[in-house]
Amino acid sequence: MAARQGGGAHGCPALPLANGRSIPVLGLGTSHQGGYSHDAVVYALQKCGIHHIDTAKRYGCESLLQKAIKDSGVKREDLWITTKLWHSDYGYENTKKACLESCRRLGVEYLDLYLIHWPDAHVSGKSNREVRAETWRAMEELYEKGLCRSIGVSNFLISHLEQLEEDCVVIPHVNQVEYHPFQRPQELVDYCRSKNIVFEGYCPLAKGEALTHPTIIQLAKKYGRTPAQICIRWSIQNGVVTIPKSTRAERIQENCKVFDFNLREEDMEFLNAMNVNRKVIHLTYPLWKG
Ligand SMILES: NC(=O)C1=CN([C@@H]2O[C@H](COP(=O)(O)OP(=O)(O)OC[C@H]3O[C@@H](n4cnc5c(N)ncnc54)[C@H](OP(=O)(O)O)[C@@H]3O)[C@@H](O)[C@H]2O)C=CC1
Ligand SMILES: O=C1CO[C@H](CO)[C@@H](O)[C@@H]1O
Repeated sequence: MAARQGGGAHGCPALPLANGRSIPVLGLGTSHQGGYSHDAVVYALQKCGIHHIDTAKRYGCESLLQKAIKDSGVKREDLWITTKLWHSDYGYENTKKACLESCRRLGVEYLDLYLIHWPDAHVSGKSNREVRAETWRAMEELYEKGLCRSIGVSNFLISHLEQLEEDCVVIPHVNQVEYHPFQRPQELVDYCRSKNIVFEGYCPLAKGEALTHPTIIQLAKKYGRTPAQICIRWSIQNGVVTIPKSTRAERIQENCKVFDFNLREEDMEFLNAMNVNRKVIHLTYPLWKG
């Protein structure tokens, strides 16, 4: 899947979704881990032309983002806003309510992308599959009504996607999953592609851990780039939407300067071979079942 110019805000390449929309390949992460910086978000929007924001109810910054978006002066139609549904809101009615609440906190009338954050539901008396299906039916309704212009999932394995396809109508437009040089789930990437689901990668810098790896440092020197730029460019060249987070303006600027160079095929292969299936996101409750 090749990134193409034109679909994204301000010239950032974008990947086409199954519904005819296009998602900018580079966004700004806003996870609560490591804190939130108003100035950094405004800087990303205003000065770097990053018009894709990835957030979640769980991150607790949707209202803060409303202020940052307003202060940036960037128009709603030039933005791509993704937020996510936390498991405490799963289920048909709760999902619709949670979406409206996220829109209210963000100060927007629609979301560009709404994701089910994790496959596990934690609802007693119901299977995870059942809750995911009910939740997804509400997501489909939000999509049909235009409140969510695209809908998707996050942290879903192939088995979860297969079940959803059996249980529901709309195939998720996006699956957002951990993706960096130590964690490259190629089977899942290939499955998503076969179903026309855009693969979005989170933690592209492995939370900063990838930046001190000798191979990445060596490649950064070779290209006269920084380790972060190598990781981000690698994701993008692999056709993966990527959402690095930084609370520092100079790093945000660095992270978005990735469209003026190409990693050679042999170096892509070298980076691809670094995969050791090592995740940096570990949750404290059981996941991946059902
Ligand atoms: N769907 C899901 O379940 C999940 C989604 N996400 C999403 O993905 C986003 C990205 O993942 P995240 O966990 O933030 O991790 P990242 O891999 O983006 O790494 C962020 C860390 O790297 C540092 N950093 C950023 N840029 C640079 C740079 N150029 N040089 C050196 N250090 C740098 C940041 O520190 P500093 O701020 O000090 O610059 C921060 O500590 C999240 O913010 C969130 O939006 C993340 C986890 C799970
Ligand atoms: O998006 C995320 C960021 O961090 C959270 C942990 O507190 C995760 O649950 C989550 O997947």
